[in-house]
Amino acid sequence: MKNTCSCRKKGCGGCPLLALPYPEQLAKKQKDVENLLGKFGPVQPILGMEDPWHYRNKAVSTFCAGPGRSLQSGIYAQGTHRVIPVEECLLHNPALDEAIAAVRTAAAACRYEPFNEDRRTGLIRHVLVRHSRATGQILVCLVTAQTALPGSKAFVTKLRQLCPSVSTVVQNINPRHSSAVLGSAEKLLYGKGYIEDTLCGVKFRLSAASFYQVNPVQTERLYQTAIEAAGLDGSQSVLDAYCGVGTIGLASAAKAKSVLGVELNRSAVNCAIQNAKANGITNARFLCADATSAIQRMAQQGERMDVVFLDPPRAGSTPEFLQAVCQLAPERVVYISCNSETQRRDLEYLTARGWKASFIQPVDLFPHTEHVETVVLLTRS
Ligand SMILES: C[S@@+](CC[C@H](N)C(=O)[O-])C[C@H]1O[C@@H](n2cnc3c(N)ncnc32)[C@H](O)[C@@H]1O
Repeated sequence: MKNTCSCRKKGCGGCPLLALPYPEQLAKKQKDVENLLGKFGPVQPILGMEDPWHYRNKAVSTFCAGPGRSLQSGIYAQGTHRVIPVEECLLHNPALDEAIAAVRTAAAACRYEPFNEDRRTGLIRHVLVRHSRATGQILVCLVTAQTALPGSKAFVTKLRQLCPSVSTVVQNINPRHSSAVLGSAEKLLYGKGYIEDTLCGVKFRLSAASFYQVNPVQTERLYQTAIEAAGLDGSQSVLDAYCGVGTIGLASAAKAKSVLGVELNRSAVNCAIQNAKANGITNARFLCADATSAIQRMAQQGERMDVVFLDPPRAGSTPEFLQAVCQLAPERVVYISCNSETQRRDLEYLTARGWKASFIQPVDLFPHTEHVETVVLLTRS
């Protein structure tokens, strides 16, 4: 019986729905989406997981001092900056926990001190780990408060002895007083600085900072749902707005005439360009820009787009972006969102301007949490 976890008792808020059996979690999420989006049209039954455990391909663990100045790591107790030591998580792919344990051992062997936020002493703050389901490769990103990392070669050697699947190690430097995990500077310590994964038959290059969905099994279902909703037949020009490392655009490129991806994060755009090359995809290009400015420019220049995918961050899109969508007048808009409240706000805007939600599909990417992704197809009525 997995519906309990020792971290929960210590204050971890990572799995707020853990006490509910999974079918009840799905029923709850279905109802939540119906309450928020049901006014726009019928909501399809939520797509849940067959095995809703150990699905995450990314983890962040924060260092702290344990008994006898031992090095521990874990997650912040809900709403605090107190670290709860965690060795195993029901949501992590087990390879992540093994890699984090190896990082702790290697860091302790190098006598790296955990960073203390109050006193601003110590060196290592967090470790971010990514795992590729397709290749088994692991990326380790050690976040430090200072640039100097004495004995970094010995650290990498020890880490790879303990965990040979670690194929690349980067140091991220974050000296800021902020709850953001990553800083802006990065140093390559070992390997290529990225790992490769495959989704929907397309290879993706992932760096530490790139956005990449954390549940690979359900992400494939999400993207397949979105691409089917777009009704591509090879003749359409496609805009993939908020494209991250190019996942949706590249997965749909074989069925499109052309793809333009727009993304604000430079490192993700670089990965998207490399991803197109590595897959021999020649009809996709990527632009590093604010999605709103880019689409406004396209609308002003009278460009045509047949399909617009938009997958914005939790805050949703902007009225200016949505207004430019109306000007561009594509055949279909496929709106993918992890926040039904901001999606509802944006759907209000579009439906008031002649768009109709003709298909609404929730997909459970985050079992045991409150979150849900929803794909909405909009067509002009
Ligand atoms: C929910 S993620 C979706 C990424 C991608 N579609 C995927 O499925 O992996 C949202 C993305 O929007 C990007 N983003 C945030 N604000 C943006 C903006 N103003 N313009 C363009 N991209 C933005 C983020 O960097 C992130 O990659």
